[in-house]
Amino acid sequence: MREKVSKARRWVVKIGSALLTADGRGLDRDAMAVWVEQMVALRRAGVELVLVSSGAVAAGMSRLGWNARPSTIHELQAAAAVGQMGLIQAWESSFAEHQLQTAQVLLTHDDLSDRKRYLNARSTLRTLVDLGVIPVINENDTVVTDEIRFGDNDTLAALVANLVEADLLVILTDRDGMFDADPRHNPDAQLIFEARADDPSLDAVAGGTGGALGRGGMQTKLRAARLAARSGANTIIVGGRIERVLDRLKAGERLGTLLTPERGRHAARKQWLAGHLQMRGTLSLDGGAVRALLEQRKSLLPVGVVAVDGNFRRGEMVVCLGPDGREVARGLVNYSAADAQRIIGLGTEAIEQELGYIDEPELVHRDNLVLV
Ligand SMILES: Nc1ncnc2c1ncn2[C@@H]1O[C@H](COP(=O)(O)OP(=O)(O)O)[C@@H](O)[C@H]1O
Ligand SMILES: N[C@@H](CCC(=O)OP(=O)(O)O)C(=O)O
Repeated sequence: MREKVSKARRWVVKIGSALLTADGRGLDRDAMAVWVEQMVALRRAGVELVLVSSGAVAAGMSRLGWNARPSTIHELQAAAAVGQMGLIQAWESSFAEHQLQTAQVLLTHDDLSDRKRYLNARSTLRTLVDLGVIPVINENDTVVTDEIRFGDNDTLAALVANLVEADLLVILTDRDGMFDADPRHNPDAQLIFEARADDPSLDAVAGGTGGALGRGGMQTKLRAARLAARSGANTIIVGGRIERVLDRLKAGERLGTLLTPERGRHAARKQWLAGHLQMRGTLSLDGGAVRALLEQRKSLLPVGVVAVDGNFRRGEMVVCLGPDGREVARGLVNYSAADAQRIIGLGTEAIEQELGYIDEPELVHRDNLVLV
């Protein structure tokens, strides 16, 4: 029984081109319907779900009547733009059969390294998930080219797992998992059931690149698992064609390869925030706010803040100090220093009146807060 998987509450499911496109003959809608059924069941079992779907280039190739993957980047981008329409339509209509709404979200790696965009993307995804909508994410191939050149949505999926603080990243692919040698060339290759994501011996086994449609191979999946581990997520690399694969993972069955983070979720998250972001300012809290954070694990509301220092923007990291001047927490702030200055001491209902808008009622959401 794999409790790390069966108990995971927030999943990012990534489906690669190799699986989605029935080996190049357009989108495999039947297979998509089967995954959708399982994702609907996960959702109904209370799992929060974000889908990262590749397949735009492959779907576009088929719509444009191209048999071979184009070699120029601009043709790949054009194919992705055409194919993304079909891809999103297919997901939308399939989820709609189960009365679930979908949303298209196109992201780039740069979006996720810019603090402000990071927080904006995070808020949007969180809102969509709270509304019961399934976000369907792909790379925005019109404005970036590295990813379609390398065919690597695995990294994007890992960054999304960091973004939404997923407990689990499930990478569905065309093999049953990660083998101890590339199974295309080694018929005796054995499936690796479990390893630590940072295990250096995995580099050698994930050496080869991918198939004709997807391109990243196991290397990018291993890298993705390591990235996901930074925010404490477990990663499963598993065969998307295995019967009822998602249902069975949820039931705790030992399928595919489980790659675990080297440290616990909280410790990983804390180190990630600390290493990922520079501290840009401080918020001084009153005693009540400190208690709310430390004892009740609540978000920080403006009402409990007595002073703002520094010149931070929305999305940057601030340190929270107690009345004795000692650090109690650090986290990503939802308002710029100037706006924070205006709303400290105010109740939630007064924020909009003061600023003319409201981003979030919290100054720092508890998901973005690491207690010291
Ligand atoms: N150690 C390994 N274990 C399993 N598959 C491997 C390994 N090394 C390379 N591969 C190759 O990686 C391919 C999957 O990667 P890729 O084609 O990028 O898929 P996707 O489109 O699902 O991301 C497999 O078909 C397999 O041939
Ligand atoms: N974003 C592009 C390329 C991504 C891609 O090929 O990734 P993958 O198949 O997951 O390794 C697409 O949707 O076709």
